[in-house]
Amino acid sequence: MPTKPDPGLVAEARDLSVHFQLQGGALSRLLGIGARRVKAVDGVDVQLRRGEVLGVVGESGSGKTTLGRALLGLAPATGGTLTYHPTSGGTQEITRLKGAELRRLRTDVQMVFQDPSAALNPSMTIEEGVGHPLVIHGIASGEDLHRRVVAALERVGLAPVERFLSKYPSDLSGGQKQRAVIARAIILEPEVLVADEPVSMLDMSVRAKILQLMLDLKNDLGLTYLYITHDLASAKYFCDRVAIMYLGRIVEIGPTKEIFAHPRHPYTQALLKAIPEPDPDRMVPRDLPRGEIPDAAEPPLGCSFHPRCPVATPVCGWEQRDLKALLEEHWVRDETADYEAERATVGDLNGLDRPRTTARLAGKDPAAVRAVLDRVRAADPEEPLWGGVRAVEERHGHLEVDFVDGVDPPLRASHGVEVACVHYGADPEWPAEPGEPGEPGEPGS
Ligand SMILES: Nc1ncnc2c1ncn2[C@@H]1O[C@H](COP(=O)(O)OP(=O)(O)OP(=O)(O)O)[C@@H](O)[C@H]1O
Repeated sequence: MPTKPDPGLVAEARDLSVHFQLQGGALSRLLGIGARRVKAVDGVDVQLRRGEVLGVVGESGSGKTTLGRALLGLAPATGGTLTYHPTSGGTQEITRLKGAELRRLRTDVQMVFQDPSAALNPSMTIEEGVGHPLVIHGIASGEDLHRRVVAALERVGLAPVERFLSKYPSDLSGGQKQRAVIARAIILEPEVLVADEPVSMLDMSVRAKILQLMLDLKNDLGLTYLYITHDLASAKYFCDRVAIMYLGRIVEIGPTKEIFAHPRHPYTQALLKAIPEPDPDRMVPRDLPRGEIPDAAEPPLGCSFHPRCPVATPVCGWEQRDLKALLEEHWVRDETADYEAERATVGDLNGLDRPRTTARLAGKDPAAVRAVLDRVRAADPEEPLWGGVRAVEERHGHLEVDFVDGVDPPLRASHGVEVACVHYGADPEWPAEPGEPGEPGEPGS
């Protein structure tokens, strides 16, 4: 028997994936690189509760916008389910909606974008633009339409309304434009607003005012928000709960207060160290050993954060691409290393570009390659990758490095939040690592 949906739930993703198939260009085909799949959202479980502001926070490319677009039925799911529970009752599987049902969803779930100038049609007056959704959905016309537009503009603080009705978007300031965009979003009386960086293009002076307006509207109109941002400071102010995304996954989720007071996941800890930034639009996590966010088409094995993680363990998913990165870093960082000679001994590293737990080094003299690896290890014995090495053996005339199979940790409850990290959780197969599993604030805080 199907279970009745929880009345407190507005939407729920279960193991939701949105993968994009990228067709390689002519050059890729020539080089034998086939079609690639970008795992924009990759096995996400999340619930949106009625009346809450759920923040989705992460670096550029972590999949925040794709998750929001999926909720609007704009990004097609390639796996899992995404259900919507309207207040009118019932359950809709968003990923399967078509025709009239999809149009209905588009009235119930509205989006506010980052750039208000791009969101408003420049050739429409504010009255036409804000009332447009009512016209295209055939909901209102004539005097009724005018009355509703006036009410929406008043609600968002564009008053006296007469001053704005016949203006064009280009006549308005950035903050006023975003107010008009919000008026257009609420005019269909939606249940959910997906707000994708709604204030990041606005002057600092108006950001707080727009967020406050959105909070007032939420309370007055009983809205639910999915707030997408890379700005943790605004998430702290605005959100009831926060989900931290990394490479298509939620790595930590919980009440905003708890996440900010006791960040568990090493990625969350690094993000929190990144505020305040001189430029709040840039979010650069601090204290990470390696900077770049990896390719979402071929994410790291095991925990996809492991290559950048300052507290990675032997089971976090080490693989040959990590060894390549380590060798290259060693040659850049360690001035005593004889770069040219070592590189020639180890051989071409391009064979290590795929996600594999066995690295076959190209060098023709396995004993000499082993000596180079020993030197690299001696230069930084604390490097966590070495803990993940299971065997270093000569096979078929080459030195091969085998890594232990990594753990891809699921989200697990830990002191009021859920966190996906081997340092937290109760699986007895996971080794005890620095700090007791489940201790708030560990590791590294
Ligand atoms: N339509 C698409 N086709 C192919 N790849 C896509 C598409 N949309 C998003 N992606 C890819 O999916 C990944 C996640 O993108 P997404 O825009 O959801 O991330 P984001 O966290 O919102 O980033 P940003 O803050 O830069 O908007 C990225 O690697 C992106 O290039």
